[in-house]
Amino acid sequence: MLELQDLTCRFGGRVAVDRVSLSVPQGQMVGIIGRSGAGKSTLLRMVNRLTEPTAGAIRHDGVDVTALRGRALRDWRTRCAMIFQQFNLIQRLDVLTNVLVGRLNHRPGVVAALDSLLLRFSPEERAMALDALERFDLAEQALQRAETLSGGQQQRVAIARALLQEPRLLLADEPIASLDPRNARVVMEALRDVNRRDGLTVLVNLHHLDTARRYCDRIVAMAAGRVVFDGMPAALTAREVEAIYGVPEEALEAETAPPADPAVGAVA
Ligand SMILES: Nc1ncnc2c1ncn2[C@@H]1O[C@H](COP(=O)(O)OP(=O)(O)OP(=O)(O)O)[C@@H](O)[C@H]1O
Repeated sequence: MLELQDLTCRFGGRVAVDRVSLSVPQGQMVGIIGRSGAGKSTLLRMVNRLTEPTAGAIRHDGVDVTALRGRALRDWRTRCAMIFQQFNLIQRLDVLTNVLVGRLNHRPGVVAALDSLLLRFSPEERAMALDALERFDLAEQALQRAETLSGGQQQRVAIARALLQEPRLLLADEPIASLDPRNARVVMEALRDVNRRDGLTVLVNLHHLDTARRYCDRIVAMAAGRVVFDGMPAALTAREVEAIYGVPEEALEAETAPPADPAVGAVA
């Protein structure tokens, strides 16, 4: 169980996340929606402590995540993998090595630093990485440079890399915002698959409400840092969206969608 209690983040005078409390059972897939600037990314980044909370608490299976330091904090970040809108792969490295990077967190600091410099991995780790790639239909691309892949393929490589961390949670910050609809579907299916088959808790920031409704068990809507809706997808009707945000659903989505980037997201 992941528990956020009155979680707050301020940047100077601006409150990005304002006393958010949520309990997320292990294995739930939660879609987080809201306008640009509502605090969705900050919320996810606080969960794995990329951004430090100003106040409040994060607990996971009874462990006070907000208090973790040093090695314990690195271990938490390993258990709590994150993927990003822009995939964050090492473009000039091959796909297999990119996936193997997910293993580096499993080693003590100095060994990890040395191994990451030399990119040394065991046969078992290579087999794990190949299995993960096969699962997402990418085994054939294993030796290609990451930069030669489409956006949808790159995001699936990022999910495979995350899986090599053997996490309990997957945080996905607008993972499909740069993808065309077909690639977006493939990536959402991959997230749903790791949620269902591996039992990972998935927290995913999305701006298409229908995507959230289709794939998530639960939807949390944010506005100005606060949770303004938390419930089953079926309860977030178009009427409810308009009542919460004061604009029709399409207008909200148009506001939150990033500008289209024709350079990324070619069909896989
Ligand atoms: N590092 C930072 N320093 C200062 N202000 C920040 C920082 N990160 C976020 N903010 C501010 O915090 C608020 C919430 O931002 P956040 O990125 O969490 O929102 P979001 O809902 O994810 O938006 P988007 O959908 O545009 O990514 C915004 O007002 C933003 O400008």
